[in-house]
Amino acid sequence: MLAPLKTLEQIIARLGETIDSLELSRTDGFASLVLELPHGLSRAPDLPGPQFQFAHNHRGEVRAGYGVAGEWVAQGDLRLRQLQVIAKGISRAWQHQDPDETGFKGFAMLGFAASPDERPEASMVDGHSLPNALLWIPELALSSRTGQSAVILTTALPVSRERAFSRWKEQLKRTIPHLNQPALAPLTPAHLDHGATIPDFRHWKTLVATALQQIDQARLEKVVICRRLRLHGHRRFDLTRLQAALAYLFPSCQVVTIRRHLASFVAATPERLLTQQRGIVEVDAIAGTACRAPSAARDAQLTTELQTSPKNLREHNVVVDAVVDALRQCSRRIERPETPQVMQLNNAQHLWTMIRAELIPGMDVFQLAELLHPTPATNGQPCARARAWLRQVEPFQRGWYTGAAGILEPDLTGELWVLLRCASIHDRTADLFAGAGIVAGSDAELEWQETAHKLAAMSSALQFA
Ligand SMILES: C=C(O[C@H]1C=CC=C(C(=O)O)[C@@H]1O)C(=O)O
Repeated sequence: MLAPLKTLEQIIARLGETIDSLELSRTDGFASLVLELPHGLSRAPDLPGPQFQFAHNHRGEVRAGYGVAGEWVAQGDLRLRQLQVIAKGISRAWQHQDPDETGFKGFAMLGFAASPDERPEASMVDGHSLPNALLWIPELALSSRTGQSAVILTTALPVSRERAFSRWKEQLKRTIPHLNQPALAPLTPAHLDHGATIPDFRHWKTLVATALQQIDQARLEKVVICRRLRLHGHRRFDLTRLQAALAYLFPSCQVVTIRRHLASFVAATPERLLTQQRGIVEVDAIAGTACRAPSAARDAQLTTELQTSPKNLREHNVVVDAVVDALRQCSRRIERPETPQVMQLNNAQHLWTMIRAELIPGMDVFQLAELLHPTPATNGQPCARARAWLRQVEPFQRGWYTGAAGILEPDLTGELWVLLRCASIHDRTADLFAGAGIVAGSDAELEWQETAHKLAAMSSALQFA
């Protein structure tokens, strides 16, 4: 493998050779230059400044973005439509040059909070927060798939050649030397102090009882109640170590890191809101949970119980039905498996149905997100009533927890992940979030334990950060 400084020299030389292939004097739009990296990436570095990262161990994929070539924020019921209009404009005027024929293109990050009308800053550690909805084209992006990788440099137009060259060179200098650094020496697992959980167990029991009354009166079929746990570390949480621990512990999950300002939002989520590739969309319906057991026999028994539990199947089928209903509005054909599979993670196992649909022409990620979000895996059914009930009773703001984030391609297809098993982190403090679906037959104590298992995903990784 080339030494990082040699790689930096080569990439800067290649930038000099190829930059003139871009029409930088065009009056508007964006220009991206894609340059091949000589080696694959197992992860992207954590650097100061705004950045996002999506890394999926099993798929061997990493996408990361640093700096800001363009960003747009929105809030309120029209937030996705407003960002869609902007993205359509960008899509029409986004030039790409890929002189090394890598096949990679520039991309944006799209993410949004659970609720369109909340101001997430109140919910996040130290008030450093993400806007309600964000579309973000990074100035330098890294993309790696099955061993091939590229760096993608993007600028808003018009820009002079000199300015683009010097900005990109600076970004390369601060990024490339940090690629594929040796893994950090492990630290001893840290003790974490548990702060408050909101709601506390007493309040939780009241919330579950009230939800069950609503269900009994047929006002709700299902609702997802959440809690927030604050943890304090004895050292500053290190994102590089945290990402490595999450990737190791949850190799089939998408590890998401988003940082603007001082706070970082980190998730290791098993659930895709959607993947749209050309005319096909795939959606994960995940709901119905059991814990894992150290003994193989007990673990298998838990799996069987989960698959045959009427309460869990009810909780699961509500999500599948809602997803299928949403997709009917935009699809020609929907494939819905008859029985759920079980998705096993090391802290929990879930009922999981992957629904695939052939889309009518003209659909994009924004329209699909509008139709699908929030599914009853994170909100409830009926959707509007569950939302209204949660707004009244939920004792904290969810922020981006149970929102979604992912990659938007220049053709407005892409992939969004439901932001679960996550934390908002600043310095030595982390706010962790977890919820549980309540349906007829739910038991407050068991649901509380379920949230404890879900919280353990992030808290065990934080011990190594
Ligand atoms: C709301 C969460 O999980 C959802 C996703 C999978 C299983 C769930 C459940 O069984 O309740 C939840 O619907 C969470 O992890 O915070």
